[in-house]
Amino acid sequence: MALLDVENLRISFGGLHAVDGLSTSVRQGQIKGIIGPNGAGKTTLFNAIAGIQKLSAGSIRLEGRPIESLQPWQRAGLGIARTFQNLQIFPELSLIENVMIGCHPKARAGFCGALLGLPGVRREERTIEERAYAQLGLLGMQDRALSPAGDLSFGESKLLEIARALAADPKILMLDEPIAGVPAAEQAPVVRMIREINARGVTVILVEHNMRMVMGLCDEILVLRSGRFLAQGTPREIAADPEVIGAYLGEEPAHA
Ligand SMILES: Nc1ncnc2c1ncn2[C@@H]1O[C@H](COP(=O)(O)OP(=O)(O)OP(=O)(O)O)[C@@H](O)[C@H]1O
Repeated sequence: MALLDVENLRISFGGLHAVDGLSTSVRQGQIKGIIGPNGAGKTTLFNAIAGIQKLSAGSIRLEGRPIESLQPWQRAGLGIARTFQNLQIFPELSLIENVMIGCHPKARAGFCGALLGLPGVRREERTIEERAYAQLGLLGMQDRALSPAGDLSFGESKLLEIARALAADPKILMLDEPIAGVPAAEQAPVVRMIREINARGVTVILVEHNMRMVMGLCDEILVLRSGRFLAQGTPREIAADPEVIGAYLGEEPAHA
């Protein structure tokens, strides 16, 4: 059984089918890339899996369980985490606070317990803090835990955002253009971190325009064109597919 199954997915905005009858699946342990020209439907597909985009038709299953009617926070609780195309960190909060925000999908303490400062709540807060420190350790940033996130470079901020998504202990981590806008010299640590996360057992799905990164990192690539399935295969298969070359690789991506 696949970890994630997308079947006959359709998402329409008025008359435009941004995703049009798409089926694909993601196996446990994969790093799966999703590529396609601008407007191909990649972000819409991501949003649908994360629950921020309503489906017009089709189904999405996580470990065989239909999730399309669940809210985003419920999907996060089941193990789906994501980052966004635009950086979503809080510059005025410290690094550790930014990561701790990501731990909360798994937190059990209710509002009243937190308000009353019950011992169970304080214990949980400590556990969350320890988990957040461990994530910062993965970035080698533990010694800067209390610095404001606004002090980080753009590449470091991207890493912090990934660490926060990871703090929820997800089964699937979805990364929307993780190196977009990151200077070339800062890209390698992001790629290293994605490999490390995957080596720890987290399945990764990523959208990225940087073809060198996608080809070097992913074990399977899904190619979309105009919301439709164009091809799927290993990087080698995709690079040799004449339809893909015609539709995508032959063109210079607009913001690679
Ligand atoms: N909320 C929306 N309302 C109307 N149209 C939308 C909406 N979101 C996306 N679209 C349209 O759906 C299509 C797919 O957009 P989407 O952002 O998913 O593409 P993409 O492959 O992620 O593109 P890019 O590589 O440029 O980020 C585009 O034609 C886009 O204009």
